[in-house]
Amino acid sequence: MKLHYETRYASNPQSVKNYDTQQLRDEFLIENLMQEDQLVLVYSHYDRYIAGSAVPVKEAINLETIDPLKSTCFLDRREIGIINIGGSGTIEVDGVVYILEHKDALYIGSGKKEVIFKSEDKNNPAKFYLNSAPAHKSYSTKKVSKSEANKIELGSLETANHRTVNQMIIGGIVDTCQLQMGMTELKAGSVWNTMPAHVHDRRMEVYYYLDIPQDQAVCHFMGQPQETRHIWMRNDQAVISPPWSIHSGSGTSNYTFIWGMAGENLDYSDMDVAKITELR
Ligand SMILES: O=C(O)C(=O)C[C@H](O)C(=O)CO
Ligand SMILES: [Zn+2]
Repeated sequence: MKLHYETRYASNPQSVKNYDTQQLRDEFLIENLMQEDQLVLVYSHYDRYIAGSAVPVKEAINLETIDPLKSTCFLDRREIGIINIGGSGTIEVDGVVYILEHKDALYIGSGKKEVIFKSEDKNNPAKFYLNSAPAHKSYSTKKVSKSEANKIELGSLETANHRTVNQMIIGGIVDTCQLQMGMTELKAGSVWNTMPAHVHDRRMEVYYYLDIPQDQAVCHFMGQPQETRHIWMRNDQAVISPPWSIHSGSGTSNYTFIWGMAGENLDYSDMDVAKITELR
């Protein structure tokens, strides 16, 4: 099993105004997720959030700790949320096995020692997308299937933003310290996510785009509402959204994305919405 990790430092909005395309991509885009038989982790200094992936094909993958954590086990001071976007797989947490079908989620609280990812069928491997944040308390491990998610219908076909927000790792379903995660699916014919856009200076967020057809792409918008920038994204890529940044996208087809966030509060509805007509 290979382990790849990297660190991303925080940037302030004044500096980001001057970033060219490559620098924006280097700082915020995560392009190397979902590598077979690899644990890929990106440690962001925004709220010390980690986004990553594990795709076990020929062998099982252990959730190994990384040097920046200076901890014996990955979850010594952290909690983690995992959503399987591939075929059926299992996650063994200190000897207890959880089966995750396509689009099921698992929350694991801090203090667990050993987490092992496996696929049921190497010809249709599980693809585990991971998000982790520091945790001050240990909450119970819990599986949440997509059918158990809180579902919120937003937007309309007329404004090309009709979508279902599946809140999965969220208060009321799972107790967490900081982490919130879910999956938003756009209806056929709708291409805009998170429009009207918002910021929440109290939480950072990461979007991971999936179900984008091979020859299509999503233009992800970031930046302060009156100073926006864009990053073109392909399937299986993620993007870090600083707390001061909008996070919204428009695709050349419909698609799905997993959002995950952490920070000052666990209040999903705490958003400062930007008026569409005032975006620049
Ligand atoms: O489509 C949407 O709108 C979302 O999914 C919004 C995210 O959940 C979000 O940005 C939460 O802060
Ligand atoms: Zn948000």
